Amino acid sequence: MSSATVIRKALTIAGSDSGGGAGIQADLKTFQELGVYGMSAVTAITAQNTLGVQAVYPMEANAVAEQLRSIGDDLPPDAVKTGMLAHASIITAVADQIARYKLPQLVIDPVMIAKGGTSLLQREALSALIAKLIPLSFMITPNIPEAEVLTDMRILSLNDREEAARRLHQLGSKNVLLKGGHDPSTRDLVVDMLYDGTTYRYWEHPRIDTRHTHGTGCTFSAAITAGLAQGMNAYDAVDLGKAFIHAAIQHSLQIGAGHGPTNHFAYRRLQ
Ligand SMILES: Nc1ncnc2c1ncn2[C@@H]1O[C@H](COP(=O)(O)OP(=O)(O)O)[C@@H](O)[C@H]1O
Ligand SMILES: Cc1ncc(COP(=O)(O)OP(=O)(O)O)c(N)n1
Repeated sequence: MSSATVIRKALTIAGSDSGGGAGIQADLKTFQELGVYGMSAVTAITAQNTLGVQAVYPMEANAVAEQLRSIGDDLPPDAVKTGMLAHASIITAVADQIARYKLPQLVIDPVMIAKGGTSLLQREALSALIAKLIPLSFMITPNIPEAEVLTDMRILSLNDREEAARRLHQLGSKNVLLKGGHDPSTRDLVVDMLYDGTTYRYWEHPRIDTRHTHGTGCTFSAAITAGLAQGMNAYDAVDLGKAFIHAAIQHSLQIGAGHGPTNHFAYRRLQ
């Protein structure tokens, strides 16, 4: 690598998954695979494996703020993503530091519940997410259940999705990426939608028949963040994210006795 090579840096603000399939572990693996230098601020420690979440230990808000100050003072990122934020106090600390350091290209993956049903965000924290963090974001990437909670509406059709995307855009996120993994109405397809306040764009892929989908949301939003760190626009970053997550699900790893993780090596090996 020549001394003139520009190193792009991405930051994940998220929880630790001891099993390595989701959370900061998934994010850092994805950044690395996409050629971006990865950094992290840990919001919670989870004891977790492919069978579920066994325990959750949120960090103190000040510990999260200190990690962000260390990064902001010395290693300004080119893009930032949030995952599990656990508590309102952590959300407030994250929003304060993002504003203080003017951290760019914020992608919010509004993680609420793990696949096994464990809550990763206190219900009382929703208002802080909506009032303090979403207005700072470049993109928000909810799945359908998360979008329903944030917009207080049921999403049963593609028309509902467009209405939900408009409501999420009104909350202050410049781009809304509504993921379709949980939508039974599209049957053999997964349909994701990006809304930028003007245009709706869709990605349709065959639904892969697998139960090894642990960490899909984290991995997808991390790949989008890596694309933004490299200077891509929203559409191109989502396009990269779709290629990365599709390969990762198609070649998902059958490790552990439950829902195995996606394959973070797959995209680069297929290039
Ligand atoms: N079975 C599947 N086959 C192909 N793509 C999928 C499948 N499940 C999820 N995806 C894709 O993975 C990404 C994450 O989707 P989703 O499951 O909706 O989010 P989350 O993991 O946050 O619940 C989306 O791009 C979605 O289209
Ligand atoms: C520490 C941690 N953060 C986020 C999640 C949720 O990740 P997600 O990508 O939505 O995957 P599943 O939980 O749905 O498998 C998590 N489990 N742990």
